[in-house]
Amino acid sequence: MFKGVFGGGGASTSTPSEAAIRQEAQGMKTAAAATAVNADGDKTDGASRRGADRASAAAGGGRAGSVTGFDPVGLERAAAAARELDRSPNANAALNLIQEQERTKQAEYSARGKEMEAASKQMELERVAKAAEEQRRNMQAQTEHQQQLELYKDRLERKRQTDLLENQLSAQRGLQEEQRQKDEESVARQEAIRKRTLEYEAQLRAKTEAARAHAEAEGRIKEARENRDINRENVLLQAKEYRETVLESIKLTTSSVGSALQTFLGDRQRMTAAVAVLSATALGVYSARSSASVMGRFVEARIGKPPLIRETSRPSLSQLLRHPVKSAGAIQAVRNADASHVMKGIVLPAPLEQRLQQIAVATQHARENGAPYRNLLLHGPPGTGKTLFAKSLAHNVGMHYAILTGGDVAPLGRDAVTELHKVFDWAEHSRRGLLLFVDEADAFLRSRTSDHMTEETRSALNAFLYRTGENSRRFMVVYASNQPELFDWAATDRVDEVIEVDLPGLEERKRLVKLYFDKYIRNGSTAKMRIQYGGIDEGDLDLVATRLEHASGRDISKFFIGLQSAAFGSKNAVLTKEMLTSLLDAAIRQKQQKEAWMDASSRVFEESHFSARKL
Ligand SMILES: Nc1ncnc2c1ncn2[C@@H]1O[C@H](COP(=O)(O)OP(=O)(O)OP(=O)(O)O)[C@@H](O)[C@H]1O
Repeated sequence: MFKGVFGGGGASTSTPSEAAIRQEAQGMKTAAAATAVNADGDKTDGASRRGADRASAAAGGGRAGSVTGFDPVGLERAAAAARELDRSPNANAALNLIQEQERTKQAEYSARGKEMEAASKQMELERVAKAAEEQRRNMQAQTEHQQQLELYKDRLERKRQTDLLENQLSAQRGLQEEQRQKDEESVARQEAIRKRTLEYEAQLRAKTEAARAHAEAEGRIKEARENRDINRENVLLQAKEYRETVLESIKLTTSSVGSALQTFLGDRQRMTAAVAVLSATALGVYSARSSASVMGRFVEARIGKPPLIRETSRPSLSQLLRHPVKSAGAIQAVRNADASHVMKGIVLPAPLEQRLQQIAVATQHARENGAPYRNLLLHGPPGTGKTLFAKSLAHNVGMHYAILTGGDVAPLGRDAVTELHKVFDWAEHSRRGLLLFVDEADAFLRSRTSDHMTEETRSALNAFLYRTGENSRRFMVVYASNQPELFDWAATDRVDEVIEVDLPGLEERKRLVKLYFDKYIRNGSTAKMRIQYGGIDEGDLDLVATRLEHASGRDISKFFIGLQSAAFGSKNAVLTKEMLTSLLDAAIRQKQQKEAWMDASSRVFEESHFSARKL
């Protein structure tokens, strides 16, 4: 059917395919275009012609146009084609397709239009941004320019000011110079005047002096002339007298020396004695000088207290000389020592008290029988009675005690070794036996492998270990430490008894409270003041013991010392229940504060120790 219309090849089918519809639609478009060209009249542009030609070609053959240029055949054909199309069953489908294609194109055009619109907006935006950037740059350049201008102006102004100042200064300098010259001239003038005056004065004085000297000389000459005979006689008399005196004394000396020498040389016994005395004196002087230092060392080793010893019951030579009665009393007290009293005034748990009692008895026996002493290590929190027990042990078994603090050794540096040897030399010369209490022993007996140990401390430790290698019959060592785990293993090895002294429990606190209440309140009155504590009973004291949890013996003793001073501070030395309660509250608060500080400081120590180890 279409073949007839458009003259195209291809097999005809009963049902129209998509391609056929497209082809038909194309034909319709072409025909419509040709119709439009012809209907518009005599348009002569190439495109119209090509459309018309294609329409004629589709109609089956070419024909030349009319003279006027209007070709009615094409129009007829188009009309025929249109009719043909109208009759075609696919006409609607083809039309729809065309419309669809048109719509698609329009959509494409509109999309492209929107794209272009977007692109133009984008371009507009870029343009605006560029313009803004440009403006910003311009402004920046302007600002910089302005700044430079300002700087330049400022520099100019400064220069101007500096020049001005320099000018002023140079003018000032000029003025000063001028003034200085004037001053110098004036001073020179004054100096010249003064010089002239002085010269004049000197001339005057010289003239006066010369005149006076002349007058004096003339006077003396005149006087000498007048007294010449008398003077001559005087001089002669004096010379004669002097000569006679000298001759007399020479005669006397010669005769006495001669007679003494004669007697001495004649007496053989006297001569021998004199020689012997002279030799003995020379020898005495020499030996006194050389033995003085040896004696000094000897006395120091036996009697003088070594500097490392902080406190001792052993009297020094000077004490013996200054307080002979007191020293004799102390010696007598040592003689009356009784180990069974060792725990007097010390409160500890009953089993520990028993053990310490046994140690005291054993120590006393060792002393009496000249057996070696056993060394002790007392460890535990501060203020629990370690020093107290060591002193009581020494006192009650008839020994002297000496306290050496571990912290004093390290600061001695290289001298520590010498000083430690002095301590042991001194201890070995104690006839009664000496209890050497080494407080804060961990401060210098710490492990030799410790990183923080200096060469000097290591040497001191070695000296100490050397001197304590064997149990001595002259001294016993009692170590006290809060951290015995830091000890060098060799130091630990020298310990025979390890005793832990812990914080007191409730029972011990009650006994401590009673002990110190009696000591400072009940029997704490002085000759001038008598403490009145009427309202305080046993129940109150038990309450104090209960509330002073974690308190050491030292805390409890301090609490009662505080109570005593509060009582003395009150009117008529009255101690009331309220005072007791408020002081107890304060003591508990302070204890808690101290514990918090201790926790913090041990944390800091651990952290620093840990970081030091890491490094
Ligand atoms: N167990 C106790 N019994 C009686 N009093 C005690 C006791 N513990 C401590 N005190 C009192 O506390 C004071 C201090 O005690 P001491 O010096 O013996 O403590 P320490 O354990 O040696 O302490 P640190 O380790 O600080 O040297 C003593 O003088 C005493 O008044």
